Amino acid sequence: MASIPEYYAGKSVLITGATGFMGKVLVEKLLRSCPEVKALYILVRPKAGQSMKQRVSDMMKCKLFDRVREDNPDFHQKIIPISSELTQPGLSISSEDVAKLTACINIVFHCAATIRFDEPLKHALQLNVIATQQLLSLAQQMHHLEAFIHISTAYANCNRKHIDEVIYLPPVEPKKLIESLEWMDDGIVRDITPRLIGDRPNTYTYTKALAEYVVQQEQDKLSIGIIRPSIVGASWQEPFPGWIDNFNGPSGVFIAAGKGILRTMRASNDAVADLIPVDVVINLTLAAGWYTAIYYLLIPTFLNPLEQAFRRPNANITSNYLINQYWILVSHKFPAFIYDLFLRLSGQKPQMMRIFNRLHKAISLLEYFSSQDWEWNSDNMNMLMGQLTPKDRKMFNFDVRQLNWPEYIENYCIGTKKYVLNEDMSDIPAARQHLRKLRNIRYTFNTLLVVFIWRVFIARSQMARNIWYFVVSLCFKFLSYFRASSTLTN
Ligand SMILES: CCCCC/C=C\C/C=C\CCCCCCCC(=O)SCCNC(=O)CCNC(=O)[C@H](O)C(C)(C)COP(=O)(O)OP(=O)(O)OC[C@H]1O[C@@H](n2cnc3c(N)ncnc32)[C@H](O)[C@@H]1OP(=O)(O)O
Ligand SMILES: NC(=O)C1=CN([C@@H]2O[C@H](COP(=O)(O)OP(=O)(O)OC[C@H]3O[C@@H](n4cnc5c(N)ncnc54)[C@H](OP(=O)(O)O)[C@@H]3O)[C@@H](O)[C@H]2O)C=CC1
Repeated sequence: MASIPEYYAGKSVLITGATGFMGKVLVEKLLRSCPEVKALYILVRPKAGQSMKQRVSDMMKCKLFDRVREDNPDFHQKIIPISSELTQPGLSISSEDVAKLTACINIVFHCAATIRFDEPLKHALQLNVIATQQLLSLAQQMHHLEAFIHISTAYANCNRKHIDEVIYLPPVEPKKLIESLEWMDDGIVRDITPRLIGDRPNTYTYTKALAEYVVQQEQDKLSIGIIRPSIVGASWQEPFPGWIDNFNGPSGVFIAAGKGILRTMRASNDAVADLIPVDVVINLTLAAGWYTAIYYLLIPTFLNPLEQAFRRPNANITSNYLINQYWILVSHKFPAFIYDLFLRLSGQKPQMMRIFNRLHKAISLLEYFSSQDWEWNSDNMNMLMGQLTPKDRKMFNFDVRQLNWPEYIENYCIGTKKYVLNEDMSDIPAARQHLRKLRNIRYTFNTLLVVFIWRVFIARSQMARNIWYFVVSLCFKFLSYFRASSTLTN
C-alpha cells in the first residue's frame, strides 16, 4: 500500500475553508509533508474589502507557512484560488471553474462552516447544511474523485452522553426544514429556533448534525469520511508548538484570563476538557483522506504573561451558579465600573463595561461545553492508526497519548500571546513589571477599603466594635495555640 505522501503525490485536492484556522493548517501540512502533491484548489470569497487574490496572498505570507517557505519558496504556485461564496446558488463558482474542478479533483476536504454559537438558524443552515449539499452535488460531477472528507464536530450529537462513530438520525429531515424555513421571515425563525434545536445548545451543533446526515445520504455515490474533532486548540508540534490564530473556545478563555479580565467562569471541575491540538486533527484528516481513497481505489479490485493586563491573572472555576454570579459582580463588574469611572473623570471614553459584556456573552456560550463531559467511541481512529506504516505514524502523528499536557498548555498560552495578540516575547519583563504594579494597586486598594469599612461601620457602632475585638482576640488565641503546639512537636 502507498504511504500517505506517496498517495497524495500527483493528486489535485479541493479545500473549502482554507482561509480558516484548520484549513490553513491543512494546506500547510499537505504542502510540507506531501511535497509531490500536484495542486491545492481552495474555495475563497472576497471579504472585508479584500479581493480573493489579496486574501490568499496575505495568507501565504503568514508565519504559519515559514517552514514550507524555507523548503520551497515557490510553494504558492501549487495553490490555486477559486472564487466562491458558499451561501450562493451553485456556490457561485463560475462555469469555467466548475469545468476545471470536475476534470481534475481527486480529493475534497470540506472544512468551511460557520462555527459561531449565536448564528441565526437560517444562516447556519445555509452554510453548514445547504452549502454542504451543493458541494456534494459538485463532487458527484468530479470524474476522478477518490475521497470526500467532511469536517464535522464531536459535539454534533452533544445531546447524547455516549457517542458512537455512527451517524445518528437527524432531529428533523434537513430537506423538510430547509423548505419550511424558506418562507419564514427572520423574526419567526428566531422565535421557533429554541423549539427546533431542542436539547442541543446552539444552532451550530444542530446544523452540524444535519450536515452529517446530508453527507451520509451520498455514501453510495461517493467515498466518504467524516472527522469529528472536539475542541481544537493550538498546535502541539507542527509547524511549531503553540500556533493559533483565533479567540475561539479555550483561546479566548486563556487570553481573557491572562489579561486579568476573566476572574470567574462557570465550569465543572470534574469534567474533562476535550482539547485536541490542531496539528493532530489535521494529521488524522490527511490520514483519513488517504484511507478513504485507498479503500475506494481497492473497490474496483476487491474494495507567559500578556502585555497591559487589566488585573493580575487569577481565574477561578466554579460549578455553582450563585457563587459565579457573586464573583462576576465583585471581580468583573465592580472593577470595570471603577475603571470606567476613572476613564470618564479623566476625559476618556469608558470601555471596560463594554468589554465585560462581550466577555460574559462569549463565556456563557461556552458554559454548556465547560460544565459537562462526554464519552466518545474512537475505534475507527484506532483502526486507522493501526493501518499506517511506522514512518507515516511519525509524520502524520495523531496519537495524543504521547502528548505532555502541561507542556502543551504552556505552549498554547505562549502561542496566544505570540500569534493571536502579536505581542513580543522581549516585552515579558515589562509585562511582569506591569503585573507587580497591579499587585501594589490591589494591596493599596484593599488597605483603603479596610480603613473605609472600619471608619464607616466599625468605629461608629459599639456593637460592631465588640464583634471586631472578639474576632481579633479569637484570631490571636488561635495563633498562640498553634505556636504553642508547634513548639511542643519540635
Ligand atoms: C486545561 C484547561 C483547559 C481550559 C479550557 C477552558 C475552556 C474551554 C471551555 C469550553 C470550550 C468549549 C468550546 C466548544 C467547542 C465546540 C467545538 C466546535 O465544534 S467549533 C469551535 C467553537 N466555536 C467557537 O468557539 C465560536 C464561539 N464564538 C462565537 O460564537 C462568537 O465569536 C461570540 C463569542 C458569540 C462573539 O460574537 P460577537 O459578534 O460579539 O463578536 P465577534 O465574533 O464578531 O468578535 C468580535 C471581536 O471579539 C473578538 N473575540 C471573539 N471571541 C472572543 C473571546 N472569546 N474573547 C476575546 N475576544 C473575542 C474577535 O476576534 C473580534 O475581534 P476583532 O473585532 O478585533 O476582529
Ligand atoms: N475550531 C474548532 O474548535 C472546531 C472546528 N470544527 C470544524 O472544523 C471546521 C473548520 O473550523 P475552523 O477552521 O475552526 O473555522 P474558521 O471559522 O476558522 O474557518 C471557517 C472557514 O469557512 C469559510 N467560510 C465561512 N463562510 C463562508 C462562505 N459563506 N463562503 C465561503 N467560505 C466561507 C471561512 O472563510 P472566510 O475566511 O472567508 O470567512 C473560513 O475559511 C468547521 O467545519 C468546524 O465545524 C470542529 C470541531 C472543533
